Amino acid sequence: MGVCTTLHTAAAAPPCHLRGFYQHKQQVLFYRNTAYTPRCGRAHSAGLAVRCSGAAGETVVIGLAADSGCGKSTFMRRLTSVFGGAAEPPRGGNPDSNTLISDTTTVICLDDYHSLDRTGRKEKGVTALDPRANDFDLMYEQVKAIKEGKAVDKPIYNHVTGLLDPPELIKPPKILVIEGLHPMFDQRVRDLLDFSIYLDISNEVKFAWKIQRDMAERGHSLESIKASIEARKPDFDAYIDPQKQYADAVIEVLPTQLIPDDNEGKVLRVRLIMKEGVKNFAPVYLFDEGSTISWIPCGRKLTCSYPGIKFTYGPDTYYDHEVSVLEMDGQFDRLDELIYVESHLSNLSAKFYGEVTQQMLKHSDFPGSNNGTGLFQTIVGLKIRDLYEQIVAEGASSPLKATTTKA
Ligand SMILES: Nc1ncnc2c1ncn2[C@@H]1O[C@H](COP(=O)(O)OP(=O)(O)OP(=O)(O)O)[C@@H](O)[C@H]1O
Ligand SMILES: O=C(CO)[C@H](O)[C@H](O)COP(=O)(O)O
Repeated sequence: MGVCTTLHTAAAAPPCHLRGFYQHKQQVLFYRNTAYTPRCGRAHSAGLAVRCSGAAGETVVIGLAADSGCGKSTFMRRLTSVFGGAAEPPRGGNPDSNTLISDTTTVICLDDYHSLDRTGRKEKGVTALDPRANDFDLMYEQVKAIKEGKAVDKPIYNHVTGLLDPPELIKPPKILVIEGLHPMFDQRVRDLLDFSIYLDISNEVKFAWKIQRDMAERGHSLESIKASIEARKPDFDAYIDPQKQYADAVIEVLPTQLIPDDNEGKVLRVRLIMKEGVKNFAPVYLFDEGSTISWIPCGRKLTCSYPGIKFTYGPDTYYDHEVSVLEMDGQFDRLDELIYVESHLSNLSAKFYGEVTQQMLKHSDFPGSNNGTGLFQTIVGLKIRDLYEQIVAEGASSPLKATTTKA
């Protein structure tokens, strides 16, 4: 474990429209043996700093991209549960904060980097998906600073009011997850990611989920949901969807192929697309690594009602990358029987036999727990834990490489 003792001095703070919000924080904090003076916005990263490459002081950064309402929060709940702790908003902070903190992870929502508030977007005629409505320079600088072990004052986008609220202090966690619309859009931010995931929800399924949430739970009309999806689609296609080519793992959610012409959208075909050759990430496989497999597990050991369950596995290419794809079509009747499926999967990075099943049972009330969305989100959670542990082990076994950097 490396210890970094060099003093970090922040440069003179530039004039800042947010200065008033910072005055109550004008104190010197000591964080990871680094003296740090909070100041306006980007001034945090100015000055001399010591960066401890590969040492335990470095935050592992994970990117999770998806459109709104596509299961990011659910995935985050599964991920933090794998690390054992419950995630909560920052204590005593803004009640409308989008951040979730647990012992190991801090999840920040990239909506906080909207540079235009709701009125601003309306006036300029741009959606939140448009890069012009987002501050990628600040996103890059702050994610970089956190990765280097420095705290930042991150803005907050308030989804209740549609306004930009005063910022909140984010201290470097062991694992930082940046989730939202654009974690892989800007190459500088992308290069900071140790692992990236894209939740690729097909239009039909997205529509069904939106109806379920926004109509049943939020009282929106069918027409307004349709209109909102249609209005976002051009920018979604232009700026969000292309990010999936950069993801190390993609969870693709499609209508089932087990029911001819299904238009209910309840039974799902889910594909876990895993890039080959990613450092610290060994794709999961079914039966035999690299083979092409089709498996219907229903029968004596797995109860299946109509339309049944079908798994497929095999090598493929995805945006010119070699990938392994594990697919599950259908849904489980009895989650406790999932152990039968789990016992046929390898490279799961579980700590003990049955851990996937245990996690799935623990969160059986989360959306997608009876199908491939919950199963593959859980597996990716285990893979992220494993990746994190490998990075920490690398840091612990290699000599401390301290480099003085102009941040
Ligand atoms: N795997 C799933 N199976 C079925 N429905 C799901 C699944 N995941 C999410 N949903 C539906 O989508 C809704 C949104 O899920 P969630 O809050 O996790 O998404 P989100 O991407 O974080 O949304 P937002 O960005 O709008 O906050 C849920 O309330 C649920 O109705
Ligand atoms: O795509 C979104 C990401 O969650 C939101 O629509 C975006 O953040 C704008 O927020 P709001 O709809 O509250 O104005």
